[in-house]
Amino acid sequence: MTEAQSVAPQASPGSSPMVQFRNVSKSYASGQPAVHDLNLEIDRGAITVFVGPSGCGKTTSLRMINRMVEPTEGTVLVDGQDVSAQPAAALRRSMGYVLQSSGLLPHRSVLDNIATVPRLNGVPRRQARIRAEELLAVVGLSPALGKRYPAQLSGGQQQRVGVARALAADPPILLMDEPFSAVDPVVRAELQQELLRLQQELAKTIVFVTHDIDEATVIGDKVAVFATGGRLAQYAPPEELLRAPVDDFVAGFVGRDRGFRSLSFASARDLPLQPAVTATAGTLESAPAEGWLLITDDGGAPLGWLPPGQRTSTAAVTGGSLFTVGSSLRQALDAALSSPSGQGVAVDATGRVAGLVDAGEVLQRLDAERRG
Ligand SMILES: Nc1ncnc2c1ncn2[C@@H]1O[C@H](COP(=O)(O)OP(=O)(O)OP(=O)(O)O)[C@@H](O)[C@H]1O
Repeated sequence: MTEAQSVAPQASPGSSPMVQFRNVSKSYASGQPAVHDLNLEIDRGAITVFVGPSGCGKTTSLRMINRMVEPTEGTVLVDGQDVSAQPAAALRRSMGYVLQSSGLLPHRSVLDNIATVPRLNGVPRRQARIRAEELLAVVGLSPALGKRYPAQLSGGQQQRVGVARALAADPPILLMDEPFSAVDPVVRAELQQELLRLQQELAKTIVFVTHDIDEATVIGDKVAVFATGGRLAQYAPPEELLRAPVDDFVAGFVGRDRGFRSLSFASARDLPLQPAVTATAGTLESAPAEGWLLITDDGGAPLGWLPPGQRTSTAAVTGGSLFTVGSSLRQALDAALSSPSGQGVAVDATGRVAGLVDAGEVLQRLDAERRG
């Protein structure tokens, strides 16, 4: 998804909640409650993620926002108004909805699919198609795909069209139910990053359902962890969930390496860098023979490491991850741990070597922060 030139931001975080659940429960005729006494406030202009194991009431909760499901008890408010007092069809059309299966109409072209809701809202055909073309660009798809049918697109492209369709009426709220879970992990990570980029421009209120805690912590400004029986176990920003899960259920769900993952939220600003000894293919002969030597191209971008005593470029060892100066401690530690030399390569925003970082520095930084 690229620039969203024509879509104006609609809301800013920090004001009154966009959605409120007040003592909301839902029981179906069969058996135990799907949602039990839910109290939750969803921030305006932010991404809120509902996460939890299968059957814990995430989708039911999401659908109570647009009245696809009616609560058995309690009240859902959108923008301060009780949704039960609003006509269901109009309420539904006023919110974008993205599904796992993309839900595109198979016999309509991509452009016609995107234009569906504006057309239902009475926007003239031509105008709706122009808007649909703009939205194709917003979600990073080439204009040529507009004439195709959904079956002629990859899974990732279909999901992008699903997002474009949900954005077509420029709704302040987007409901997304496992939108990226049917695509492979690489495309999924790409779609997550693009949703984040898009959200920076659009500032929609997004409610996103997933059963994947990694996805939740990557994209959520706040994460609601649901437990079996439709109980809200914890509602917090992702860094807090990882650092301080409230009980064993949340700790177990968040996963074993949560300490390491929480480093993603720890800034590496001002992390000290060691000077790097570097050489290019052209200056190898005059480089010192002792120690690991970092090879760069003529522009200063890292190419690989030469072990001590080896000074022919064919002996270069590659594969360590890079740490972009100013990013997270997780990136810094990973660069150090994955580096053949034991020292992580730090690069500046243009990809040139800025220095080296070692794992000890990262751990010292954490220790210093803990001591306050
Ligand atoms: N229409 C329905 N009729 C009866 N029971 C239902 C209905 N929809 C959901 N349920 C039940 O309500 C509970 C919560 O379902 P829900 O789909 O909200 O869970 P979920 O957390 O979204 O699960 P998943 O991750 O598997 O989609 C489940 O026990 C489910 O079987």
